[in-house]
Amino acid sequence: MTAIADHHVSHSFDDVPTSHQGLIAWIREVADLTQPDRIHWCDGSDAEWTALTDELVAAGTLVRLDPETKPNSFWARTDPTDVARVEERTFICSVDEADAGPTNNWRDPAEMKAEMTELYRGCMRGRTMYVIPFCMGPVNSPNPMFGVELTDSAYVVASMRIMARMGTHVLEAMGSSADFVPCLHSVGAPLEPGQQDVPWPCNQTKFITQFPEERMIWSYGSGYGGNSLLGKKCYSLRIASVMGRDEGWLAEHMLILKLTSPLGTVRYIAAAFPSACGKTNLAMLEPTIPGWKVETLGDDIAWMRFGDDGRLYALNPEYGLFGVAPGTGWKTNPNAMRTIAKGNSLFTNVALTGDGDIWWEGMTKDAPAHLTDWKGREWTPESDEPAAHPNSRFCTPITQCPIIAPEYDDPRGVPISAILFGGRRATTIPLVTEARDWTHGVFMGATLSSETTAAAAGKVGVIRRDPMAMLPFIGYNGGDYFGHWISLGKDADAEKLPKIFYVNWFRRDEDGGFAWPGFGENGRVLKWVVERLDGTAEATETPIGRVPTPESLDVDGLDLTPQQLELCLRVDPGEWRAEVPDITAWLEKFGDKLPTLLWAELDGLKTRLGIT
Ligand SMILES: Nc1nc2c(ncn2[C@@H]2O[C@H](COP(=O)(O)OP(=O)(O)OP(=O)(O)O)[C@@H](O)[C@H]2O)c(=O)[nH]1
Ligand SMILES: O=C([O-])CC(=O)C(=O)O
Ligand SMILES: [Mn+2]
Repeated sequence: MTAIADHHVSHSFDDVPTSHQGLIAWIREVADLTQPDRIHWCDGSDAEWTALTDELVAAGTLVRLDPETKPNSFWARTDPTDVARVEERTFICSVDEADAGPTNNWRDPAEMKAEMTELYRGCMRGRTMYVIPFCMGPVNSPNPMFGVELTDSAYVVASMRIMARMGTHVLEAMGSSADFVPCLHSVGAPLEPGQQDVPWPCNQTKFITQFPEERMIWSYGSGYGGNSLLGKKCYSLRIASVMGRDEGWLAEHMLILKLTSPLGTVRYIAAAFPSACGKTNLAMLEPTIPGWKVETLGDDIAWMRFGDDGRLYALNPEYGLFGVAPGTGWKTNPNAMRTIAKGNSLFTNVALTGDGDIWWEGMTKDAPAHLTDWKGREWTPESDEPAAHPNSRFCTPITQCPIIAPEYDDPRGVPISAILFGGRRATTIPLVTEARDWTHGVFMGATLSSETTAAAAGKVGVIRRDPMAMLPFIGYNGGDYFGHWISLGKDADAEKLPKIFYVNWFRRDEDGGFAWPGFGENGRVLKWVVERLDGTAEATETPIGRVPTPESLDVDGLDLTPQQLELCLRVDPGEWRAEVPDITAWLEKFGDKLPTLLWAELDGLKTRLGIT
């Protein structure tokens, strides 16, 4: 360790832009440990963005795109091993192992800190440590949710500037004593004096670690968004879910949208689908049915608490969109295309065109004749591999979304009328099912299943239970989490609770294609949902809940045969009976922590399916 001592840099804290002694002490401690060459306090200004992106272009991390088509926007390629969230390397370090529960990896907090402290020792040598003061949700909230991320990655700073409210105004709002979530991030790639940097520094050893009791996050070794933009999954879901448990609210992996009917009735809907299962697309939906309008409030995270009027209010804590690129095109998600066309965006692991624009699978019907692929290689339509990584992402300001709802910035949030749970299932799960009541809806959420996607490292297409689409994000014991959902419902006025629905856009027909056209046509399902709220649409009682009658779903003008519609809505008792053993095994994992009401729901389902 003598090399580190030799290069020890002592940083002055005489002239810092805050009087927050707790913050200063923590930064001093981290700087002493990690040994950066410089400390930069981020102000969030345009000038800072320009300087950082210029620097990243010079370093080869970013390529500036054509200012005509993508102004102030950049193309980034990661190390090919650093492309997604790493669930195997994600830990909930609660004091008591039982508090991490069966859905999380657990390590003793003291042991984890000791191990990571050795990784962090000297890890920022040769680099700048950036101080990013940020706020999840509006800064003018009565209870602003501050965080400070320390990182040695300029790419992270640029991304955080898009994804969260950050900079001097946040630091000022923190004053000298505000609570904040300390978020420490390093790519884990110190530079020896004179050593040439690589375009995407990272480390093969990765840790994404949450300390729930201390409300603290330590991340090491990865620069990929879900692992490194610590305000997002780590804070707004894993840590915030623990805050919600303790304080009586919910932090959920949900989009928030505003739906206006042809008569002008406004409804707010939240929806939880697992990663890469359609949240961004639904949040920005352009309905094909006349007179219906969708506006966007959020595409990934919702914080929900009960208002004084007894209704459940949802707020999007983020400020940007970190969307799956492949599949996004003018046909599927025109509003996302319009959002990125305004520029000011980062594109990671997509392909680059010859004229300095970006491309990915699904953007246009035909691929360009020549591209540079996400690995930096020449690509033609004859190439064997996709040009863009399946988990390539666009990172763009939500304020650029042309259908942003004006109330997106209201710290009170919006009152939710319906919650949708959904997954990616080729069979079994109908297009939409209404829960009988809150507890039944919690059962639907708790037993949600989906095929794995490229959003996380590992095998794609494997069916797994993903409760409330929160499997990788519940920061505590999943059984307690289900109990929390149940108890919030019990304490509420049943009339004012959102109604719960279960949707599946991904059922396949016998040819292997999607049975339901999806995207803009999903507005038809939203219409049925609000007509159920109004009590005007018909439904069929089935063993799993209430499913539209074929006549009640508006399929006007849709090229769908009665047989195809029947498949979309089908509840096949045989398929469901085959599902029950897996649901049972899943619920058993939670042992005594599982609310007995969920066992009662399973018993009811079995009875209705004729299982004795
Ligand atoms: N077939 C079909 N595909 C869809 C539909 N909605 C979205 N997709 C595709 O599913 C993929 C993921 O969609 P997103 O909307 O980005 O998913 P997300 O839930 O926001 O994902 P994360 O950002 O990872 O949390 C994209 O390739 C979409 O094109 C749909 O209704 N039908
Ligand atoms: O966190 C990420 O990397 C992107 C995301 O929204 C998800 O995976 O759900
Ligand atoms: Mn997500």
